[in-house]
Amino acid sequence: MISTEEALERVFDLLSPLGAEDCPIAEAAGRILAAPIIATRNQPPFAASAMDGYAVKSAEVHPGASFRVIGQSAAGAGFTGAIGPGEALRIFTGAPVPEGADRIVIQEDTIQTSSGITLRDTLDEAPYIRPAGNDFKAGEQIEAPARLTPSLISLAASMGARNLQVARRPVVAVMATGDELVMPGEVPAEDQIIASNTLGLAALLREEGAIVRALPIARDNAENLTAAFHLAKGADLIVTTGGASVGDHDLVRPVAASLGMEPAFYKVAMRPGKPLMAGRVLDIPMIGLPGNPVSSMVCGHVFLRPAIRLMLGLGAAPLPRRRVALAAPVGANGPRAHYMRATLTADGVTAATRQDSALLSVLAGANALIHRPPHDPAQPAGVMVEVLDL
Ligand SMILES: Nc1nc2c(c(=O)[nH]1)N[C@H]1C(S)=C(S)[C@@H](COP(=O)(O)OP(=O)(O)OC[C@H]3O[C@@H](n4cnc5c(N)ncnc54)[C@H](O)[C@@H]3O)O[C@H]1N2
Ligand code: MOO
Repeated sequence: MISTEEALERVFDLLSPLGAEDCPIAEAAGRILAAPIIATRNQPPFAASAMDGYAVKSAEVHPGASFRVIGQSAAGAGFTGAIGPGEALRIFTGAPVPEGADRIVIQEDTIQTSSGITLRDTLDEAPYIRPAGNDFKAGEQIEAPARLTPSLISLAASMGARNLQVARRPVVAVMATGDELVMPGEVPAEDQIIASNTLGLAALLREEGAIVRALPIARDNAENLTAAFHLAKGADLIVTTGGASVGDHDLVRPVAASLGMEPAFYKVAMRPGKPLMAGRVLDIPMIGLPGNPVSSMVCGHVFLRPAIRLMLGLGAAPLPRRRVALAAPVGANGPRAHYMRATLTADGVTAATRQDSALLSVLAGANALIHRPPHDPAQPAGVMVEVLDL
């Protein structure tokens, strides 16, 4: 059995970045930026008022000073000309500051008179002018690759971007296997259960930016599994769940082998997820996840998320881990790395009492996985451990 780290490296070796495509900015949220965005203009493009008030010369500002108001500058309707001594310009937030002015007095600090304004006794000190290019200057860049968050979309729009180069989204064919499975919505017979793995994995894959092609449930016979594999043609990645272990009905490996699978590995020293496999089938990278529902989701986090990120051009890296103190002790670990379902609070991280890989209710209540190295001895509360956020 190989280590989780080695298995992830071998998964990375099966994959490559998929390249870029054009995308209108209005549809680019959540996509991965594939080429830098270069600002076509300064923002703001002119010195702009930060408040509603009056533009004046700062040297003339003192309590009780009076100014003639010679016009106004509004956002989208600036003032052409300059202000002279003793003059003020009515100005609004976002409007260009006229030549000759270097301070905005907010309107709350003024009294209107018949010919203009008089300043009150207490004056706000700030100049309230945003210099041209204060936010960014023409030529400044948003670097690629980057996931286009709402804030980055806003910044890109402000920089003048209209069409963006984004990474092509990987198409992932997801296949559940097993005679016991029915689709959600179908009525299971007494010896059947509802297929949950594919929906959970689809949600995880879509969250990372993949396009999911859900294949029909493949039954535990070679004909049916073979047909399901052929339905995956054209996909960038095949993900199977179940049928990975050593039972008489675990046929994913033999069927993949009959289709000429080039194996990358089978079995990983991890818990849950031991019967994990990967390779290339029908010339498509394939990851075969174990059927136990928690095993398939944990492998989804540990292997599929980084795999999708690599294909999106985000590089080959395991999920980020951080060090957090144990809020309660944990027992000694066995020979496989253990990804323990856990709850992270301000007090630290607590492993769930039940770690059976069939317990979706425990996984759903967890917000983190504690990563225990193989043979890690029992640890008391307070010891720092590695945690993956879910
Ligand atoms: N003799 C041994 N038995 C098992 C071993 C072993 O090393 N020797 N490994 C165990 C481990 S660890 C795991 S994990 C499981 C994985 O088995 P499979 O990948 O072959 O999965 P199945 O047998 O098909 O299913 C296991 C379990 O999960 C349920 N399942 C399957 N698919 C779905 C789905 N899409 N949605 C919801 N639930 C699903 C299935 O009904 C079974 O209950 O093998 C152990 N056995
Ligand atoms: O190691 Mo298997 O993946 O749950 O329970």
